Amino acid sequence: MSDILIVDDERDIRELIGDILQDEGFETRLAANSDECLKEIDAGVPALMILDIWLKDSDMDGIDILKHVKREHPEVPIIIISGHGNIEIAVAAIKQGAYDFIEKPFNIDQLMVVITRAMETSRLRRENATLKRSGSGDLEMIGVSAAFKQLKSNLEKVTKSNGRVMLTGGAGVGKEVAARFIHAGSERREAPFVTVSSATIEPDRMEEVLFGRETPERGVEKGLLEEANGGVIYFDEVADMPLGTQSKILRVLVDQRFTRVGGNARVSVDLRVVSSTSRDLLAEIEAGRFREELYHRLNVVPIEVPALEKRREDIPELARYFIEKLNREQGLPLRDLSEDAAAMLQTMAWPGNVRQLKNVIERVLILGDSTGLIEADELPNEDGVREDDGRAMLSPAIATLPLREAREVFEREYLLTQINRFGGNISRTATFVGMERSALHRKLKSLGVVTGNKQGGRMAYVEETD
Ligand SMILES: Nc1ncnc2c1ncn2[C@@H]1O[C@H](COP(=O)(O)OP(=O)(O)OP(=O)(O)O)[C@@H](O)[C@H]1O
Repeated sequence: MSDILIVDDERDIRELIGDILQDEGFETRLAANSDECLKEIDAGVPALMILDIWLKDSDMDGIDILKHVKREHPEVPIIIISGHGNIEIAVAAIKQGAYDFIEKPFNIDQLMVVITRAMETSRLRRENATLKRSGSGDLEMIGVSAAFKQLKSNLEKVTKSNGRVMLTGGAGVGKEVAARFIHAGSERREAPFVTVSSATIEPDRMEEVLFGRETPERGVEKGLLEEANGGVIYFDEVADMPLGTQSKILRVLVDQRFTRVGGNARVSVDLRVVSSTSRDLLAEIEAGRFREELYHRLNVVPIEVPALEKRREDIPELARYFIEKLNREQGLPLRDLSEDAAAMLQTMAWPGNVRQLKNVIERVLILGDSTGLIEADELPNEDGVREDDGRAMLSPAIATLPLREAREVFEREYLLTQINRFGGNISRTATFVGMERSALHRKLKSLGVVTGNKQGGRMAYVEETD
C-alpha cells in the first residue's frame, strides 16, 4: 500500500501531478471522475488520495467521494484540491475528515510537503491504532484558564462514578479528549475505550458495526459494544445516530444485553457510556430526530466543554504544547512563539476551536522557517479582516456603519476579546491595551460592557443587552 490515487477532471493537472509524484518515487493511479475513482479503490485501497473538489461530468462531487472514502476506509488520508477563493468548501472538507487542502494554482513544493506529512501521519496513525484502542495512549489535557479548571474539576468529579456523561460543545473543543480523561481517571482505565462515530458509519451498517454479526461462513464477528466490554464506549456526535439504532441502543442501556445481527444468543456487556453532541438535543427531540427517552438515559451528567474563545488564556499554552508534540512525533521544527504571535493567536476567531488551532500551528511549522521565533506575520489572517492585494478589507458588519458606530463596534469587540484573553483580569488588560485602569472601566461602561457574575474569583464581562 504505497500508491497515490489522483482524482481530477482536468487531464493536464492529474497527469502533471502524476508525473511529479512518479519522479519523487511514488506509484500513482489516475481517475477523471467518481466512477473511475471508485473502481480504482475497489481494485486496491490507495495509501493516499489527492482529490479535486469540483469534478465535471461525474456522478458524485468531491465532497461525496470524500465522505464515501472516509466511511469505508477512514485510514486513507485525503488531500483536497480546491479552486482559489473556495476556502469555505475546503474548510467543510476538513470537517468531513480531509487531511488538508491546497488551493489552485498550487506550488509543487507545497504539495510535496503536504503529501510527505500526510503519509507520515497516516503511518503513525496505523502504528498507534492498537495502542489507542486499548486506551493506554498518552493523554494530556492542557489549559490554565478558570473555565478550563472548572471543566477539569467537573470531569474529575464524574470519573470515579459510573454515571453516564453527556459532553456538549462545538466542533473541535476537546469533547473526545474529555471523554478519554474520564476513562483514564476511572477504574476502567485498563479496559478499552472505544469510539463510535455515527457520522462516519453508513446508516444501514450501523447495527452490524455496533452489535456485531453471526454468519454461517464467518461465525461470530464482534461489534464495538462487545469490544468495549468492561470499559468505556464513547458515542461521538450521538445525534447522528439513526432513529432505529437509537431505540436499540436504548434497550441495551436498559438491560445491558443484546443479540448480534443474524444471531440468537443474548450477549451481556458491562459498559460505561459517555456521549457527545455539538447540537442542541432538545431541538433535535422537538424535530423528531432524537428519542427523548434516550436523551434522558444519556444525559445523566451534562458537562459543557467551553469554546476556545471563552478561554483565550489557554491559547499560548496549547500552541506551545502542539509545537512540542509535533516536534516529538513528526520531527517538525521546535520553535517558540513570539509575544506578538501569541497575542495574535489569542485574539483570532476560532470557530473550529482547539482542532483549528492545532491545524494552524502545524501549517505554520510546515510552511514557515525552520528556526527562530514564530512571528505574527507567519500566521493566517484573522477572520473578518482579510488581506487582499496588500490592502486590509473590512468585514461587512463594520464597513456598512458610520465611523462613530464602527469605532464603537470595534472597541467593544476588541476590549471584550482582550479581557477574555486575560481571564477577566482588568489590571492586566489595562496594561496591555495601554489605558489607566479607571479609564478602562469608564470606557467599558460607556460601551455597555458590564461586569457579570464572579467566576473562579474573577469577574466575567459580558455585553449589556436591553
Ligand atoms: N485541552 C486540550 N489539551 C490538548 N489537546 C487538546 C485539548 N483539547 C483538544 N485537544 C486536541 O484538539 C483536537 C480536537 O479535540 P477532540 O477531537 O477531543 O474534539 P471534539 O470536540 O471531540 O471534536 P469533534 O466532535 O468535532 O470531533 C485533538 O487533536 C485533541 O487532541
